[in-house]
Amino acid sequence: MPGPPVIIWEHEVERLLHYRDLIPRLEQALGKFSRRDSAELIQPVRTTVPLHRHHGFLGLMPAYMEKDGVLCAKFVCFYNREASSTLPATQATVVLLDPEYGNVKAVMDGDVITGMRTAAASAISAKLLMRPEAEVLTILGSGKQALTHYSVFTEMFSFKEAEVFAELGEVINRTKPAHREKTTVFKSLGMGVEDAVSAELVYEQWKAKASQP
Ligand SMILES: NC(=O)C1=CN([C@@H]2O[C@H](COP(=O)(O)OP(=O)(O)OC[C@H]3O[C@@H](n4cnc5c(N)ncnc54)[C@H](OP(=O)(O)O)[C@@H]3O)[C@@H](O)[C@H]2O)C=CC1
Ligand SMILES: O=C(O)C1=NCCCC1
Repeated sequence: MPGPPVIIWEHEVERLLHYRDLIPRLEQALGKFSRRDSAELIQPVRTTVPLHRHHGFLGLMPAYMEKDGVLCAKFVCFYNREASSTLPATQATVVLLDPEYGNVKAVMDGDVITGMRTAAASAISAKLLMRPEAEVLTILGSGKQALTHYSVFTEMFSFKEAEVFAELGEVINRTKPAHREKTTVFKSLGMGVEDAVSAELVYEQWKAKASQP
């Protein structure tokens, strides 16, 4: 019989998850996603429940990689906060399951995973699409995602300069114009597979550490 789930929280996820391991795994998984082969990967569109009273949403993001035996779901609440708010913009929890038994193997803090997998996916796309002569890293926003993007981009590439435009909230609220000439805006699709790959890596590392004498 499978045992109870392990709980792996923020500091341990931070200790166990590294861009050097995550990037090659994520690159492979994104390739599988692009090939649209449901025998490899099933990722339904994110289900969202509006939290009207709190100006937010609950998003449910499941993903299943049959050949790799990875079954995962992320619960993420995200909000449109007031400028003065000290509450978090997003809060996530990731659940890793055994696809055969159906039991939960691990419950993990999803904030570190969200930050790192989002930044790692951006860095992978930059690796493939960035102009070779690019010298300046430009980041719009100065919150958690800005920080993880700064970390992975400066780890993977050597830019001459980095510039940060902190006014993400004002741009979203349309009270300030975006740096249009420097910005490409993408809609978020809810890439549950990115969380699944990250959670599996964290779990593997956790098991490896737990089995050490
Ligand atoms: N595509 C994806 O997979 C993901 C997308 N996201 C999205 O990325 C964005 C940033 O997330 P994250 O970095 O975690 O959030 P943080 O809360 O860490 O940072 C948000 C930034 O926006 C500013 N801000 C927020 N609201 C306002 C406002 N009303 N007026 C002015 N400034 C504001 C904050 O400024 P200050 O510091 O001054 O408060 C801060 O610089 C969010 O929109 C989030 O939903 C997040 C995770 C994954
Ligand atoms: O994909 C995610 O994870 C998120 N997308 C939108 C904002 C919150 C997190």
